[in-house]
Amino acid sequence: MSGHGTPIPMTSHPCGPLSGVADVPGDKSISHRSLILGAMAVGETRITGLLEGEDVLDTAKAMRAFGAEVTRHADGTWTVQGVGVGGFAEPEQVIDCGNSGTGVRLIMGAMATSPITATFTGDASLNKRPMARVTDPLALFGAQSVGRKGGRLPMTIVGAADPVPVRYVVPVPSAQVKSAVLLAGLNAPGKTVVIEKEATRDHSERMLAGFGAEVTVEDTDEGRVITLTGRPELKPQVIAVPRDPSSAAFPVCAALITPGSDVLVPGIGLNPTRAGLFTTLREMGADLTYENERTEGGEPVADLRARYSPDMKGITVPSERAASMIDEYPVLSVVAANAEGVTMMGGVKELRVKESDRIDAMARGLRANGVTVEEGEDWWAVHGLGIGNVPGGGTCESFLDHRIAMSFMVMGMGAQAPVSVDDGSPIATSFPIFEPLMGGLGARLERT
Ligand SMILES: O=C(O)C1=C[C@@H](OP(=O)(O)O)[C@@H](O)[C@H](O)C1
Ligand SMILES: C=C(OP(=O)(O)O)C(=O)O
Repeated sequence: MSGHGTPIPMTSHPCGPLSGVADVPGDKSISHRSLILGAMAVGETRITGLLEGEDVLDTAKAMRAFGAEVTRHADGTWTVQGVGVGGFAEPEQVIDCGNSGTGVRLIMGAMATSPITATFTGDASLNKRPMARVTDPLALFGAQSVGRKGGRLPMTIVGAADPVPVRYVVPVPSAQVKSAVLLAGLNAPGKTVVIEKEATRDHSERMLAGFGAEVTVEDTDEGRVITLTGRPELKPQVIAVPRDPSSAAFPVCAALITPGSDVLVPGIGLNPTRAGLFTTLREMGADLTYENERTEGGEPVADLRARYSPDMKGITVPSERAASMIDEYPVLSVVAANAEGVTMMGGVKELRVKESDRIDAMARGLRANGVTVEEGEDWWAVHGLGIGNVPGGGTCESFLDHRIAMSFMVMGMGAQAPVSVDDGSPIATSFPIFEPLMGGLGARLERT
């Protein structure tokens, strides 16, 4: 769990071409859901390609605490012996979800309609993040919660003994909230309806259907209406977790800003609810192509080929695209600093309640490295200096946020002087092989 260990200061030195193949790890969102749904199925789910990052390992531990048997085998395969919907045992210890918003919010949903009590905590970052967005809808099912002021962890959830299904309009664009409600709905008799005004990543809907639940999705004037029939028997699955587009973003963006680069990132999911960054980069003029386009496990997949792109231009990123690239704004701002003109990013208030306030964290670090940034509550604008013109030379705080740390490491690769972060340890939450992978492409990362 990040934030509990010793900080790892890191420096990224300007480097020559990045080249080769970047095999990024499994998708974090799908990995969490594989373990949780596996634990709620009856029988053995087998998972290959699971992301073995700290966030997901914390979810694996949590599923064991709720009574599922979760095993990592010598060949890297994971199995989950599920206890069935409504079969969770009461954990004997506090559930520590480390740095992971997805982990804690989905697990709270999954246990909230069982007659058990669980207490959740996390690291210093997670314990600052808002949980009322999940406990408010869980209360409608009949679950109770007591946490710290402002709905913060540590927090205890008393699951509903006699849950009722709910109809809930999600007030913020959040796949975590949507998923918490759907997972709670699994053990409520009757139909639970979740409505989202903006489409967010749809892994929960797809995977619930894959596990045999009855789920329908309808686009209406009110928004995307998802209807789940409660109390199914979930059937165990064989899951091959696809590679994470949010991790692919780092070698892709690094290649775009580092002279002479040519990097292939194979097998990346281009599910439209996740692929907004790649569309945006292409609009900016990035030399980013999709090769070998195919369908895998019902999802569009391609090998991404990213080459040095000295002529990128700043653009206004459409607000309605925000949900499909919400975790990629930090690294996009690094590319924006290397483009000509201003990149305007609006409709992104959610960035302020991630592992850090990501607008603030990036603005501080970009400014410390010679880049001008303007910001408001739900927007920010990066004034591009043109390729290779980012001075660098600064040290940035990562605020216990993996994406902030990795974004500044990428910035150093194309800057005029090295860029440092005070703590790269959070990188292990989502991308444990970031250093060897980027080093293998030619990056010069150093623990300092
Ligand atoms: O459901 C998920 O797997 C996720 C949803 C998003 O969070 P929000 O639901 O807070 O937008 C995203 O930022 C996070 O990395 C993963
Ligand atoms: C926001 C993120 O994760 P989480 O909310 O699961 O902590 C992320 O990985 O960028």
